[in-house]
Amino acid sequence: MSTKQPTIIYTLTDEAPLLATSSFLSIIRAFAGPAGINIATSDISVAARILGEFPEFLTEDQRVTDNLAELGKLTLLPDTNIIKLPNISASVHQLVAAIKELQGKGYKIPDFPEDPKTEAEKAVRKRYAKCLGSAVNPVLREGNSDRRAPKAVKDFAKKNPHSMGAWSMASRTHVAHMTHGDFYHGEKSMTLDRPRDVKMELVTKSGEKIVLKPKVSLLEGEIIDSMFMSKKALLEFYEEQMEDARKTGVMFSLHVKATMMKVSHPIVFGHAVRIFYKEAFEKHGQLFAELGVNVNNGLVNLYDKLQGLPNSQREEIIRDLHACHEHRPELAMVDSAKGISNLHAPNDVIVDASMPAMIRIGGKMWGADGRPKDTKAVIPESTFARIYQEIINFCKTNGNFDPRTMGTVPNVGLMAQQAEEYGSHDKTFEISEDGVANIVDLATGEVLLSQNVETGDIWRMCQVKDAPIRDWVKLAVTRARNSGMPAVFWLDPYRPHEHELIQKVVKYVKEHDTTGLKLEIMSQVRAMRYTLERVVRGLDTISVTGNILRDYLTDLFPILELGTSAKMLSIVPLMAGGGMYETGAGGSAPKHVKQLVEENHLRWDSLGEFLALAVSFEDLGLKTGNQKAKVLAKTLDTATGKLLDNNKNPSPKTGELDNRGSQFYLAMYWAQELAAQTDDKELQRQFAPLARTLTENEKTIAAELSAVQGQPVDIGGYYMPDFEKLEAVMRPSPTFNAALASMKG
Ligand SMILES: NC(=O)C1=CN([C@@H]2O[C@H](COP(=O)(O)OP(=O)(O)OC[C@H]3O[C@@H](n4cnc5c(N)ncnc54)[C@H](OP(=O)(O)O)[C@@H]3O)[C@@H](O)[C@H]2O)C=CC1
Ligand SMILES: O=C(O)CCC(=O)C(=O)O
Ligand SMILES: [Mg+2]
Repeated sequence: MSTKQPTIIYTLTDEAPLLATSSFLSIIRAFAGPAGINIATSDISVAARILGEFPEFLTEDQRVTDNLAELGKLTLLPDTNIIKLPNISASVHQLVAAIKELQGKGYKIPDFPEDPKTEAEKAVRKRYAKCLGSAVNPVLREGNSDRRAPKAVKDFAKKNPHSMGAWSMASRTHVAHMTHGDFYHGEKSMTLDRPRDVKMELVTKSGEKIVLKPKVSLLEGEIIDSMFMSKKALLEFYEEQMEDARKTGVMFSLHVKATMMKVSHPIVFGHAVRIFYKEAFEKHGQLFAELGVNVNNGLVNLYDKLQGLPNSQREEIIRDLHACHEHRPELAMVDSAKGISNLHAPNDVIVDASMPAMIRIGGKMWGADGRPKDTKAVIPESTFARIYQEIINFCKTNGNFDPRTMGTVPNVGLMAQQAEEYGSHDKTFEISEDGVANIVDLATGEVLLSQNVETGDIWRMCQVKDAPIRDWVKLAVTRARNSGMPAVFWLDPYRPHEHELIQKVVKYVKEHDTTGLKLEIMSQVRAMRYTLERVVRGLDTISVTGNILRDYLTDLFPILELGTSAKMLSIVPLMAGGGMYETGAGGSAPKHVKQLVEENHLRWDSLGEFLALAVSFEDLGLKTGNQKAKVLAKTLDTATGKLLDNNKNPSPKTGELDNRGSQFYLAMYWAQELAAQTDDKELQRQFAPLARTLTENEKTIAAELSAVQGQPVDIGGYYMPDFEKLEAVMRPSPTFNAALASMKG
């Protein structure tokens, strides 16, 4: 057993989860302290990551360490225990806003060079790129993913069903994806026969060799893929789909994952904006180029750049942009009241959350008039888009799902070590010239995979190492065994990558005793159909998927089953032996911050944190032999069950119980459980007074927490709030604060 004080590392992130953390930390510490468990924090917010990247621009006392890199190293150690909350995966627009806020606070970091020209600017741009998009999760996810709805949560949802919209057979909502020229179309894949170092190179028509990636070191047994998206095919596809939507009078919406696919999807997004506003871009293209407009960062980038123009010129351009709408379909809106459309910013509509939200409400998105309408959901890449059409077909035929009776679909996802597409951004390139894109063995010159590409095509290489695949298969078998549910590997034998994967699944499944288990391999569309047929009958089915479907399905099913993916248990058993506990499967809910600042009500549900904390304590107890940690875990689980039974989740409505109230009730139930248990007499004695104080003062504390609501508050910043102000806002009950403080002694 380690002599070090057992430690749980709790991440400090952004937006709503950070707000919730500023009050929850004091609760966790009050409970963990008596068990001798240290709660350390690690600030991996986008603000901290920016500051960590530019120490030489900061004064001595402004400097912060590169926490993300440190935390990444810890995931490779066996006794690591991390609770990871969702963080912002920043768009350029968000990054620029964060930089401005930090500069305004006296941090003299450089501006973000959007269009770098000099070598110095290019170097700064490269460093900022490390803070863009999904920059945190891939570093920490040194394990595969186990996401599921715990029984208590599923039972709660059955008893307290959330609202679901009605699906009509006459709904015109559908998915549009490319049928040729997309990544699926010409994919090539291979399994490495031995370790090799390779380069990625473009051989142009004139015979010039342009090295795009000088070296990628590959291990024996690793699967690599080469795939590209044709720019020509993508532009034709957009034109066709926009025209089809216009003619048939259905709304147009675009769903991408510009956060995780941070190189390819902004490009895919930018093309949609340029096609939609084609005439305006033809007319003003030269000026836009001079202004450095880059709509890969959304229409917002164009509007920002127009700010510097004389009024008359700006107005003419805006008129020309508006004129484009006359012969284009209606656009789905992100914020109808403010006129913010689906093409405003690539990160406003993120496919994993946006498609389930649409399906949940009966296949609608919001129009410019604020009304829900049928939509053409454009998901250019066909590889996984087809699963959404399948579920839409199902809903049109069978109506929407019923949370009271539907089965559950947990997921075992292949994620470790930057698996598959989600790890490909450093190997993704926009092709500068027609030619042949090759992956070449550096030692032998052998061309391993080759693609004919054209200017503007997006070419990428994906990797997945053998050890994560083997671990993923083991996790799937273990989950199937422990849950008694059938497990379906969603793998398409016609897709070269998955064909390779299937060979390994077949091989590694044999390493386990699978007697009595139902394990199947099905292509995605069939797997979806099979799973849904079971779901409506109240039957449970584990989905075992690659990295993208892990992401998509762990929002899709929880949103349908539980109303939100925030209520998921999300475990990452680290391959080195440690554990990372993600809180839910959703993101950082930006609009919750707005509500807090304007009305002092935080609707964020910390259930994901409560669930993660319990498994974190349990794991720590098992690994360090700390019996008190096990008692904390058991009592916390019971307290969470009680919280659900008594309906003490936060309400979205200002004036009703919010996140702070919900956290208080958790603390009260938890203290009561600890005071009632007899497994650990010392803890029982230590928590009895707290249980008494909280129980006796329940009404006072609830009143103190609710009295503050309804007024605007100042938290001293968005990306880097002032922690003292934040604490004052998030911990407004003197009675509760005093009770927690009494646990320190
Ligand atoms: N693990 C991670 O680090 C992840 C990070 N992200 C990042 O989060 C940001 C926002 O992503 P987005 O796609 O909008 O998805 P979100 O999951 O943040 O938000 C979608 C909606 O889900 C609901 N929701 C999510 N979590 C909670 C919660 N704990 N309590 C109550 N409601 C919740 C809210 O709905 P309602 O309106 O009903 O309140 C919210 O508006 C992006 O920067 C994205 O990159 C996204 C996914 C995972
Ligand atoms: O890292 C991100 O940007 C989002 C992660 C995500 O959506 C997920 O893992 O479910
Ligand atoms: Mg997700």
